[in-house]
Amino acid sequence: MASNETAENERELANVKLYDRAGAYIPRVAAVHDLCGYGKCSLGVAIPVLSAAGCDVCPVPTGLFSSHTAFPGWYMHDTTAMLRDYLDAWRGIGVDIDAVYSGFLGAPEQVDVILNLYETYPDALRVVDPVMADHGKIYPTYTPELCDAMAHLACSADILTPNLTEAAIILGEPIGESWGGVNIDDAEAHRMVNALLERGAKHVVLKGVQRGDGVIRNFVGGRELPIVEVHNDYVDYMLHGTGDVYASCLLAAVMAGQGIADAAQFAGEFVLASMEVSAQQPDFRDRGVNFESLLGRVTKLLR
Ligand SMILES: Nc1ncnc2c1ncn2[C@@H]1O[C@H](COP(=O)(O)OP(=O)(O)O)[C@@H](O)[C@H]1O
Ligand SMILES: Cc1ncc(COP(=O)(O)O)c(C=O)c1O
Repeated sequence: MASNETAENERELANVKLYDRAGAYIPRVAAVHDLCGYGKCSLGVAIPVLSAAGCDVCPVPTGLFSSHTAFPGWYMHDTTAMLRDYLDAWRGIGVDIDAVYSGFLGAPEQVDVILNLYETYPDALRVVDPVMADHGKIYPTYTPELCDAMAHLACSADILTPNLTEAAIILGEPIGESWGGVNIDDAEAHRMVNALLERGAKHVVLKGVQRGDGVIRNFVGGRELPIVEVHNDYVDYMLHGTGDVYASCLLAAVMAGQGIADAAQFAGEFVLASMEVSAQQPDFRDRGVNFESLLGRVTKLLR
């Protein structure tokens, strides 16, 4: 468990007025992600996880997919054209928002929509999971323009949660060839976290550092926070949707009052437990990450 959380870091996150709610206040999170009909990820993960943490989750769908894009023949409906009217209608009825949590985007213009949300809700916590790529490969719907726009958005995040490939894209650096497996050392992880902080992100959780030693490491840093490593046991298979489970659990823990490093530890352990439960299911690689039976752990964050 990370031990060197600083009071300063707690104060910085506490700016968003959520953390003395003692279970009574129901924070409202705008969840700006796609909706997948099949293959658990994105809104299909963010809504149950954050709801289990006592949040009111308001979806802003960035696309409608038949399945996530790892399945062949997926169909996508781009929702960009409706988003401004959709959010104007929220303004019209005085919806207030405590956190803007974005993930998979459908088009570069959607970044402007999110920046607009930041302007409308200046006190809201800005959480950017810069979903673009994994294991050295960019997702098929991500054009260079969309990657550039995501990199721009990343600079405004209060909490930014890239994997190594996404961090390289944001930093305009080459993608490492071995990033599907054993990858970077501490010095390189610290360099990347610091470079992302210098670009403007207030807190960074750099995910998925592997050394072939049975654990998977995440590096957590903040402008006022020394970089700490948190890790969890590694299981030797991958499932789609775990990145969304991770970011949603991290935010759930932050909304429940945890500091960023403790929240990162909670999220990693939750993903690991979900992956272990998933592996008991038939066809688990296709069915995706199974987290539903573990949601009680998220609710316990509130006690
Ligand atoms: N195979 C695994 N074994 C254990 N933990 C994992 C594994 N894959 C992912 N995790 C946990 O989930 C976090 C997010 O990883 P991942 O799901 O690969 O994110 P992304 O999809 O954004 O690359 C990791 O940093 C780690 O804590
Ligand atoms: C449509 C869609 N949304 C979200 C994701 C993110 O999945 P993950 O949580 O594995 O990063 C993907 C990845 O394939 C996807 O295709």
